[in-house]
Amino acid sequence: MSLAFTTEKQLAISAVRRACSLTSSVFNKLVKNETLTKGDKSPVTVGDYSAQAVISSMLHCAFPEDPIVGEEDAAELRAEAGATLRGRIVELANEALVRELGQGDYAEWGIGPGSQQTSEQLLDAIDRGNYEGGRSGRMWTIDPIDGTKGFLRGEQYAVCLALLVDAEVQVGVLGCPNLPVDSSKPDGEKGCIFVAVRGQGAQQMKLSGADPAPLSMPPYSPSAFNFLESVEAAHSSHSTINKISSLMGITRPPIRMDSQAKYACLARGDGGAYMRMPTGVGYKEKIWDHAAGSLIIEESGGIVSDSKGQRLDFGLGQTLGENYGVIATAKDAHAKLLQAVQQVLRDPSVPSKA
Ligand SMILES: Nc1ncnc2c1ncn2[C@@H]1O[C@H](COP(=O)(O)OS(=O)(=O)O)[C@@H](OP(=O)(O)O)[C@H]1O
Ligand SMILES: [Mg+2]
Ligand SMILES: [Mg+2]
Ligand SMILES: [Mg+2]
Repeated sequence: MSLAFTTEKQLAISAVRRACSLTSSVFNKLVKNETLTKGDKSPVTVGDYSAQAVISSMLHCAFPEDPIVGEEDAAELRAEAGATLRGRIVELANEALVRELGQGDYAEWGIGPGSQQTSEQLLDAIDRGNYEGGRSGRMWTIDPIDGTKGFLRGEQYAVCLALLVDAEVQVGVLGCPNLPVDSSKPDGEKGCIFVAVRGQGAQQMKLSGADPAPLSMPPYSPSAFNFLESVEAAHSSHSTINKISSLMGITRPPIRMDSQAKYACLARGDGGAYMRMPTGVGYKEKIWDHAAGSLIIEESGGIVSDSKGQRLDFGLGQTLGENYGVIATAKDAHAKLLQAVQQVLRDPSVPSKA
């Protein structure tokens, strides 16, 4: 039986939308115009902290008992040296919180005119993301800016929020402010939100919430098949993925894109598979980098697994533990892809673990 999660879904969309307006304004004010002076903290840090503050304070108003596993914590901001950074974050977070209520927004979530928070309240909101995670109960996970490198380049990044219940992702929302609404019009309107609720399907809508449309992955088509992979070779082995591609006889080049926007693109049929292969440097994947995206894939008719074919385990804490490598693709392509992945990983020179 699937639960409705109506309020959770609406709140998650509303929080991600406010965080997206914040990160876009950080980019426009601080990155594009290079107004940050030398010695300032990087704009991505300002964006990360303030976006987590906004999402976390909205979650707290609506569901005060729910713990949060967030990527960021406020320790550095509380220190004396963090004063300038703190000031910027408080200003940006409050700007996003006090914006007029739109469709699907509720003042009870601590938003709209008059919802300013003090510096202390916002630091506490960031630190409420300190929950260590685990197997049982409800918890939210936030990646306020996923694909930090992409954000700085003005390319793809995602604001990511998911609700887990007993280690299963139940609600997932990705905000992708730089992603074209229609992939066949790369220079057209940009800014999308992707939403999934387990058992209820997945949808894409514009950042404004307009034009919601169901997502459904197209079936496997060998001639159209290609991979979506990280831009950063340090995050996922390009050479391993290249070997898998050759073995499968894939002729189309991979699409390199930062962040969980890759999952969103796959869900709407832009690309054949999400691929992430270990680089052998001892890194364990974080739950906030995969929770929302994996549900969006599953609810669009796809399968997500690690490189051994196991489901991703969100119940082990902040990391995915022994899930090394991630592959996501349409149901009818998964077995074929997994076979190729395992064949390549049998080569002792290819890293199969972090
Ligand atoms: N060594 C290593 N291996 C695997 N993954 C790592 C590694 N280091 C970082 N990260 C995480 O990668 C997140 C960025 O997502 P992607 O790798 O998909 O995109 S990209 O490489 O930035 O293009 C990135 O998320 P953000 O920090 O939110 O940007 C990291 O959590
Ligand atoms: Mg991330
Ligand atoms: Mg991040
Ligand atoms: Mg990071």
